[in-house]
Amino acid sequence: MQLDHIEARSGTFALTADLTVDAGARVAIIGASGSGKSTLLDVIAGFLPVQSGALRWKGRDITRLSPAERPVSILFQDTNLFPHLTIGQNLALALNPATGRMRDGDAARIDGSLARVGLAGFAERRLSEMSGGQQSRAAFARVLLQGRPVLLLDEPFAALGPSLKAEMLDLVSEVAEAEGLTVLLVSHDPQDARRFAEQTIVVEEGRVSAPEATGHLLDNPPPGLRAYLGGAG
Ligand SMILES: Nc1ncnc2c1ncn2[C@@H]1O[C@H](COP(=O)(O)OP(=O)(O)OP(=O)(O)O)[C@@H](O)[C@H]1O
Repeated sequence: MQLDHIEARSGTFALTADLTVDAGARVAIIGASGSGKSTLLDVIAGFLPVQSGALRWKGRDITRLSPAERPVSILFQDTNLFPHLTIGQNLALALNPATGRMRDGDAARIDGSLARVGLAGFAERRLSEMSGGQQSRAAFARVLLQGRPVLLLDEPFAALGPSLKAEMLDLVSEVAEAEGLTVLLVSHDPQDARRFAEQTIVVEEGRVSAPEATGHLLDNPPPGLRAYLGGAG
């Protein structure tokens, strides 16, 4: 994914980015609150139009594509799943948003996606009858069903507690590796970056830096990052 001299604006906030994320890479995005991490994801997902520059995926210009047309899916902390529906129904809605009706092959795809995240046999279970960790897995299964090669994660597991969060990050790593996904993970926790991402992008006051090796960056942080990390790196 190439962000070629990107400039974008959200109200009075300006974001600039000029960098490349290798296809198949797992990259963390860290930076202080309000530095522009979510804005960067909005630009990549197509929720925020750019003012100048170009976004390319495998050489193809995707700058003007709508979010639905982009090779990108996004997972937020708010899972946006319907608690009164079963997981199977929630996933069917993701496949056919207008009707939620199942078409040929949908049931098998849904079962495959649930198996992929460790929820085989859960299709009939209502979301309200599942633990937080299981709901996170269900949300991940829904994103996988979209079959897009780039996955954006905006602190999706922050509410889970440390061990469940680590479990989810490991699951995402494993699936990303197996399916060749390119993953960008926004996190406030440098340990997530170390665990999940070979490379890390730092965002500071709207300036997005190029990816650097995570361990080296966190062990030798530039001054702005050092101040943000405090003793947490
Ligand atoms: N419509 C808007 N008008 C003015 N400012 C905005 C608007 N939308 C976002 N901002 C500002 O843009 C900046 C970047 O916000 P963003 O949500 O990208 O930060 P973030 O790094 O993801 O923060 P956090 O870690 O707290 O989620 C913030 O200072 C925010 O107040």
